[in-house]
Amino acid sequence: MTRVAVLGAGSWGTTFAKVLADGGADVTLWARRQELAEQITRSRRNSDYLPGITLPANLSADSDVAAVLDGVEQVFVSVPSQTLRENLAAIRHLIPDDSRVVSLMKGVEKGTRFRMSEVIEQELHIDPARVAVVSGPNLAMEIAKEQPTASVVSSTDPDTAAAVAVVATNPYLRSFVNNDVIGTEFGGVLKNLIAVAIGIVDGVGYGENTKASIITRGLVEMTDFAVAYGARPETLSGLAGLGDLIATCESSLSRNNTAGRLLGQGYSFSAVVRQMNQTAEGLASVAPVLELAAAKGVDMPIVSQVAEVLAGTLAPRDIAPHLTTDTDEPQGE
Ligand SMILES: NC(=O)C1=CN([C@@H]2O[C@H](COP(=O)(O)OP(=O)(O)OC[C@H]3O[C@@H](n4cnc5c(N)ncnc54)[C@H](O)[C@@H]3O)[C@@H](O)[C@H]2O)C=CC1
Ligand SMILES: O=C(CO)COP(=O)(O)O
Repeated sequence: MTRVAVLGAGSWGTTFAKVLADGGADVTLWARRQELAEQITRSRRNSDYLPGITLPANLSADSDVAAVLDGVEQVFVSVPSQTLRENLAAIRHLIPDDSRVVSLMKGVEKGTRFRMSEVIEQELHIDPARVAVVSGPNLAMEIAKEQPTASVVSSTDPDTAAAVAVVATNPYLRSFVNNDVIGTEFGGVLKNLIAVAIGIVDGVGYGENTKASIITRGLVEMTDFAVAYGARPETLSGLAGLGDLIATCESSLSRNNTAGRLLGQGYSFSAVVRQMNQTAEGLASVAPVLELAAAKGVDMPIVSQVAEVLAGTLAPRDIAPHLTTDTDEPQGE
């Protein structure tokens, strides 16, 4: 039985710990708060994040991160992206030699503009061959309810991708593998930004034509951006790109979509942040993504306008007419 740790007992960390336990792994989940760790272990519940879900008996939780990491073969990390570096710095000495480290996160670090796998490699000083990322259309609550779902495990090392995918597969979740870490990671980051745009126009009251236009043109932006950074275009047409874009743009379970809807309804950025009690990664990733896009000369009209709505310089109702950069000349699709 593979012994694994999951760091972060929010909605995705807890759900993924259940996925791994239901796949037969020996799983311990690290929760920052001791009372939450006790609730998970004793009553098999994480009622703040996954109300109504009973967790498996072979999943325990602990607030002692040293105990959680002791002797594990794989470490899955699911904390807010902007806190990853500080979390890893505190536990670097506890990561077992030769263990594999897997990012479940979908963000880019502000300031440095690094992807989560890059932050892991830097902070833990480990070979990229030991690092993997998981991405795909994976709304936590649906998976916690055991609805059939597919995901992607990506690593530059095929043995790492395969070893993680075996552990992260169970009767309701199937993990595919690829070696395009850049495309897989950026797919998860970028779809969050398009989902914020979808939420905004939904909040304004626009209908399906507007949303389909944004999803379709948003996929073009995602692909142009990711390919400029070395991704394979087909990755963006796969589960970690189009797949996740559809799930996140269609679902009111999505926190990014929800944050956008509140903006579209007229709430200010600070009011939206106050109302969100879970992580909406797109709000923090928009600035570093636009900086990365500018560095490669990639045009991202939809993401740019999300940034303007967040800054309060563009009215939400004006986002949809701007599906291309402003020019009177017709542009190729
Ligand atoms: N919820 C979902 O459906 C999915 C989420 N993800 C990704 O997983 C990552 C984590 O998201 P969620 O679990 O949904 O977030 P969440 O807000 O539900 O939970 C975050 C967890 O991180 C912990 N944490 C550790 N250090 C922290 C710190 N310094 N500040 C704040 N919280 C800290 C919190 O205590 C909490 O348990 C994000 O990058 C998200 O994009 C990916 C796929 C699905
Ligand atoms: O990444 C997700 C689904 O794949 C979850 O999306 P949100 O973070 O917007 O809830």
